[in-house]
Order: sequence, then C-alpha cells, then structure tokens
Amino acid sequence: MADASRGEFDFEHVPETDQSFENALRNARDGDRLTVADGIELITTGTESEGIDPERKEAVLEAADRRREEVVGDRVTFVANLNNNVTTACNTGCLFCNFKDSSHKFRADSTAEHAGFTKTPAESREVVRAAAKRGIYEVTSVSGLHPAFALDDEHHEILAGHANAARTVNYRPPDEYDTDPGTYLEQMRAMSTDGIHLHSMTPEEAYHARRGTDWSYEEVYRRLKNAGLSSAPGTAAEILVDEVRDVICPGKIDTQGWLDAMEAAATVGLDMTATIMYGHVENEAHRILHLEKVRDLQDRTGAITEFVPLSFIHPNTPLHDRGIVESGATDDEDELLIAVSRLFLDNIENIQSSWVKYGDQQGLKMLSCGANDFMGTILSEEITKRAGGEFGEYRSFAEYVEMITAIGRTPAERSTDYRRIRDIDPESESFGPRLGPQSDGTPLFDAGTTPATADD
Ligand SMILES: C[S@@+](CC[C@H](N)C(=O)[O-])C[C@H]1O[C@@H](n2cnc3c(N)ncnc32)[C@H](O)[C@@H]1O
Ligand SMILES: Nc1c(NC[C@H](O)[C@H](O)[C@H](O)CO)[nH]c(=O)[nH]c1=O
Ligand SMILES: N[C@@H](Cc1ccc(O)cc1)C(=O)O
Ligand code: SF4
Repeated sequence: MADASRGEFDFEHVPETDQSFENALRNARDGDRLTVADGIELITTGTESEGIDPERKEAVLEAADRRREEVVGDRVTFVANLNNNVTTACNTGCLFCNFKDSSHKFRADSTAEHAGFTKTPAESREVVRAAAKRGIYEVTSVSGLHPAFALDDEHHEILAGHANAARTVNYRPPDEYDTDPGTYLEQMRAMSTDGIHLHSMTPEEAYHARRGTDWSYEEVYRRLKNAGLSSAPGTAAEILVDEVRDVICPGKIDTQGWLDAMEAAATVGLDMTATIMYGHVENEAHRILHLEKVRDLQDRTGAITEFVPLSFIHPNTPLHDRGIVESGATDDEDELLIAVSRLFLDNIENIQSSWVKYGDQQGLKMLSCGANDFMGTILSEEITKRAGGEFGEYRSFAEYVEMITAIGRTPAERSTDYRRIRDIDPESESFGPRLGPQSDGTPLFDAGTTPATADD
C-alpha cells in the first residue's frame, strides 16, 4: 500500500463513520449536499472493510463523471500560461518540499553550492514579456520565502527595526545576498506587463509580505492588487487540518491563517484557486475535512474559480528521505480524490487534472473521473521536477488538442478566470493561443522544439 506509514500517527481524526457506503452513494447520485461522513464513505469505498473495492470505486467515479457532464459539459479546458518562480530561497522547512534551498546559501559571503536562483524584478519582466510575445496570457508566480523579501520599502524599514530580525521576523536586508529579489510590489509591477494575467501570492507568501507588522491580509492583498496582481493561487493549503500541518509543515501558517488570507483576497476583489496536497501522512478523514473547509470558504466568498488536487511527489523530499513516507498516493486514491472532490464541492465548477503530477495517461483518465480542466502550458516547472517528478515542463496546444480529442472530448482554451472560453477545432491546420492581447493563433513552439530552444 502507498500509505504504509499512515498508521504511525496518533491522529484525532480517523476514517470512521456511522454512515453506510450505500446511503452515501445515493446522496451523491441524488445531488444532495454531502456530509463529511458521506465523503469519507465514498473516498474509502466503505469504512467497514479495508482497502478499495473495485466495483464501488467504479460507481463513485461514474457518479462524479455524470456530475461533471451536468455542471460543465464535455469540454476540456486549458490555459496558455507560464510559471515564473522568483526565488527558491526559503527557510520554512516544509517536509514535503524540495523546491526550496536554504537561504543562507544565497548570502553574498557564502561559498555553499546550490542549484537555486533569485530573479530581480527586471529579470522577471523579461521572462514574462518574452512569453507574452509568444501569445501566453497568464503568468503564475510562486516563490520561496526569501528573508530579504518585503512588501515594499516601508515593510523593509519595519522589519529592519526589529531586534534580532533574522531570528524574530525571518528578515535580513537585501545587501546581505548575492541577488536582491526586490520587493513584492516591485515584482508585481514587473510581471503585470503586456496585458498578462498575474496569478501570484499564495496565503503563505501574503503572510511573509506582512510579517512583523500589524497590517491585515486585506491591506496586503489590496496593495498587491494595486501593483498589478490579478488573482491568488490557493496553494500552501496542503491539508487544512492542523494535526497534519504540525507534521508536514510546522513552519507554515495554520488552517485558520490560510482561510483568513484567502477570505481577504476575495474581499478585495481577487479571484482565487484552491488546492489540496495529499498522499503523504494524512488519512481519508483529513482529505474530506479539507474539502469541507474549501466548500465553506466558497460559500462565504464565491471567488474560487477552480479546485486543484496536487498529488504528493515523494522521491526527493525530506518526508521520504527520513522514512516517514514510502511513496505517494496510488492511482485508485488519485481517482477517488478527484471524483469525491467533484461530488463534494457542489459550489466549485472546475476541477483540475494536473499532468505535472499524474502524467499524460493518468491525467487524461482523471478527465472521466470528475475533472474538466487540464492545467496549462506552463513552459517551465521547478516544484515537481525537484521533488523527483518526471512528467515534463510544458505542453503545446497541438499536444493538448491531440490528447483531448483522443478521449472524445472538446478541447478549449480558457482565460485564468474561465470567463472566456474558446473551443478549438481539431481540424485546424495549426494550434496556438488566441485569448491574449498578443495571441494570434501562432503555435507556441514548432514541433520538435522546446520552450527554451523555440525561436520567437
Ligand atoms: C513550493 S510552494 C511555493 C509557494 C510558497 N512557498 C508556499 O509554500 O505557498 C507551492 C506549493 O507546491 C506544492 N508542493 C511542494 N512540494 C510538493 C511535492 N513534493 N508534491 C506535490 N506538491 C508539492 C505545495 O502544495 C506548496 O504549497
Ligand atoms: N496543477 C498544477 C498547476 N496548476 C495551475 C495552472 O497551471 C494554472 O496556473 C491555474 O489553473 C490558473 O489558470 N500548475 C503547476 O505549475 N503545476 C501543477 O501541478
Ligand atoms: N505551483 C503549484 C501548482 C499550482 C499553482 C497555481 C494554482 O492556482 C494551483 C496550483 C505546484 O506545482 O504544486
Ligand atoms: S512549500 Fe513553500 S514555504 Fe514550504 S518549504 Fe517549500 S517553498 Fe518554502
């Protein structure tokens, strides 16, 4: 079993209910709002017996696939986007993460070797401009919590005024590092160029942008929005149950902090996504409690455009190196997670299948288990690659059209917020983005080239 070590934790929440699988399935088929007990019965295919029952699993997947059809129809969407991570420097120490490099290695006086990077605002702008010219219309930017990162000059001053700032507020001035990431506001201004949609600032990053101050999340997201931010990625969610966070990311904000940040982003008028990062130490009860938190948040805000399940990639992570976790979720667990997300989250229209985490074949399978979105072109990928993922760093429009038509569905490009959707005719001669200000349908790269070698 993938979850060989899940039993070792003395968790308060365990997958036990007084509901039956049959009743839960009936509720799901009837379209009733599911309870936590219903969700646990469905995702375990019944708590009264060990393991996953193949027939019951198929029944859950079928109900989810039908619901997907009713809610969003037959289209499979994707976005023309680019990932631009500003820095990998981070001291937060999450045990599932190998994206980060200890920030002391980035100090000007350090001789330690590392494969990480920090981009100045000018460098970020160049990366985004080059992509925009090629027709990309979204940039996703998530980064490590670099100790020299501050919201703006005022934040630098406040942080520098703290006694023992490195220890108390995780701050060191930029001149101690080989590269200055600039301020968050400078990075926002740099990346919001050429009409591109800027999707950035997770709740954890928003926390970093207000550490050591009495500013509210609302104040921080308002200033970020004024500097060009368009929507916020709901990563850093991991599992929204504190007894799990205490194990896998003790340095992160807690569940309530994550919810507060997201609610503030919505209050200032930003759209957002929500995620779950699953398949490590948590059990099925935690997964469903997480879905309940997300559903409640959406009831309050209505601002969540999509739900993005992130299956834990284990090989190079501290959780795996330390023998805490042997592997990630199994295919059965992945399929049930997608299906139950579709059935449980009755107020979120779009469920994403991540080819980065699942690969193409399993990623496509997810599109008949309840998912309807197939992510984006991304052009580069660091988080999963560094964790040991092997499914590549980009997809062209041509590859998307081929894969989606092969499973008998309609390919469509979408804007980040799904407000604009364009069906793509698979009979066209060539495939490229058309929804951005500089998108004229030209393919992102020629067959046989990669984003790095493609000529613009
Ligand atoms: C790497 S962080 C970058 C942004 C910021 N530092 C934060 O934590 O919000 C973004 C997200 O990547 C996901 N992630 C990191 N390592 C992963 C892994 N090994 N497998 C799957 N997802 C992972 C986590 O959900 C995390 O919140
Ligand atoms: N699931 C993953 C994503 N999803 C985010 C999308 O790429 C896109 O930014 C979002 O849907 C908003 O339009 N991105 C990754 O880099 N890796 C993933 O695994
Ligand atoms: N960057 C995240 C994925 C992600 C980004 C933005 C989102 O809105 C959702 C998910 C990862 O690879 O794990
Ligand atoms: S998940 Fe984010 S906060 Fe945690 S270690 Fe990785 S980069 Fe840092």
